[in-house]
Amino acid sequence: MGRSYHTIDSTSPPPPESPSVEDRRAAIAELGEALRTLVEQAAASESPADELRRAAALVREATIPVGKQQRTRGQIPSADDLLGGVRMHNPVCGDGSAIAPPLRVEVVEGKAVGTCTLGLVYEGPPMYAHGGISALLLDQILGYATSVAGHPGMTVRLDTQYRAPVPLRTPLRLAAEVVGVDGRKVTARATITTESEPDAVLVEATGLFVALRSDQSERLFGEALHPDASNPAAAHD
Ligand SMILES: CCCCCCCCCCCC(=O)SCCNC(=O)CCNC(=O)[C@H](O)C(C)(C)COP(=O)(O)OP(=O)(O)OC[C@H]1O[C@@H](n2cnc3c(N)ncnc32)[C@H](O)[C@@H]1OP(=O)(O)O
Repeated sequence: MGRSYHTIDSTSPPPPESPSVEDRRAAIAELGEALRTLVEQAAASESPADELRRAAALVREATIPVGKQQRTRGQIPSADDLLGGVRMHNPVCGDGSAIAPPLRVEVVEGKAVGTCTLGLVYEGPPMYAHGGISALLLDQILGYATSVAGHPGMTVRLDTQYRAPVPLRTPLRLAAEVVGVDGRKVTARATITTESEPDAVLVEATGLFVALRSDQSERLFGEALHPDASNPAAAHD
């Protein structure tokens, strides 16, 4: 369990947090790690049916304490710090996410550089990553690159070229950088390689991001980000 939360700039120290927030984050990360182990071992499991049914019953039981207090769609997780870049449940980087590899990202010489290893749970073709997972990783690191460059926005276009399959259970390296800014439109490029062969590009992508106008932000994110907005768009579930 590390403190490598999804931060905007890993070189600047995080602001001090209350002990209770830190403790919840640590607990969320601990649960996330346990969940990731579970889903990876489930994807790789060759255990007999009775063992799998026993596991299913245990998991159903484990769901009870986790489900006791739930947030709605319109509520930001209390352990998150959006401005500080802490997103505990981000499905790519979040320490609390069962489905995040998780990708670790830092800024190196102006580029966003990410590392992760994909388990069998991400399998598409036998032994290799599902193409959608590669796109997921690339979208995230492209978004990170645009944010740390001072141009955060939403993806409106993601062009992905798959040059070679991405091997599972192999350390990977991602890199992304902004290559153009045109008003609210920002273009960034990113690659996936293995760590051992950083010059052999497996997948590359160009992303177009658009910075939101304030009215777009209020319409899309409603009371989640704008508690005083008169047009709350966030649905409650
Ligand atoms: C470090 C911290 C961590 C931060 C790290 C965070 C990483 C997160 C990474 C994940 C990012 C995501 O997944 S984001 C989620 C996936 N993306 C989405 O759901 C976005 C869905 N799209 C939309 O809601 C909308 O397109 C908006 C609100 C983004 C934009 O509204 P719009 O009406 O389409 O565009 P508008 O504002 O009028 O136009 C702005 C300009 O962009 C152009 N434009 C708009 N769409 C396109 C397009 N598909 N292809 C080309 N150009 C386009 C317009 O022509 C216009 O150009 P011109 O006329 O000015 O020349």
